[in-house]
Amino acid sequence: MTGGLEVRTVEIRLPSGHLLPPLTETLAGGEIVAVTGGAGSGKSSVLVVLAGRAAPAAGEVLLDGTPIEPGTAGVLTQQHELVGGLTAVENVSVRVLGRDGRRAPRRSGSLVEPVEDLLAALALPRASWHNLVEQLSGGQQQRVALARSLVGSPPLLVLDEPTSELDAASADIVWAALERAASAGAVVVLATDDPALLGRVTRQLSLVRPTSQ
Ligand SMILES: Nc1ncnc2c1ncn2[C@@H]1O[C@H](COP(=O)(O)OP(=O)(O)OP(=O)(O)O)[C@@H](O)[C@H]1O
Repeated sequence: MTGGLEVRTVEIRLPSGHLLPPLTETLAGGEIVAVTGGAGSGKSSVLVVLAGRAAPAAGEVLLDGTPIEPGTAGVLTQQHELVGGLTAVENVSVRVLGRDGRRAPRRSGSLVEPVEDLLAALALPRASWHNLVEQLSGGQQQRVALARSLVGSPPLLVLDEPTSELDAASADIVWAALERAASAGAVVVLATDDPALLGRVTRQLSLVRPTSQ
């Protein structure tokens, strides 16, 4: 179990200029927490800060007691951020290589197998593993990006709408992968307003304040 993610009076400025109310939460390893709030409420902006990709306007985000650094969390954005001209396997390998600085693996190389295991675990058809990502469907691309976020079993997963392009069966497979990561001690944070996911998470953080005073 990790020490978890501490969000200490974090203030986040939205691209619109609006400042969200200060957020204070502790997310333990093993939790799968949904950030909710409806379209345009600021979910993506909150996730960017929790993942350490942007500094908050105030406050701090600590992972296992130290300030979160970019690259520590496994991240899925709505844009997927896949590299065109590379295959599914190569896109997932990019994160492995980014960490240890080694050359891109060959198909028979030692790095490829665990990457292929991740793609298999997310039920990406084997026939597509060595296709360029631009040749894949939106749902397949989303699973490639999810596989990349899972590489190296990061202590924190920050996932923006992780099942938005998936059918129910594929979403179940992704959910099972997230549960495995949480069981292994990761903090899992996802942005979603999907009732199917909200019924499964351990906790919800709503960005919408109650209307009653
Ligand atoms: N590039 C941008 N330029 C200007 N305003 C933006 C930009 N991106 C987002 N916004 C605005 O900032 C606010 C928060 O956006 P954000 O994407 O964080 O919300 P969200 O809850 O993730 O939305 P969605 O559910 O639609 O993805 C919204 O009002 C949005 O319209």
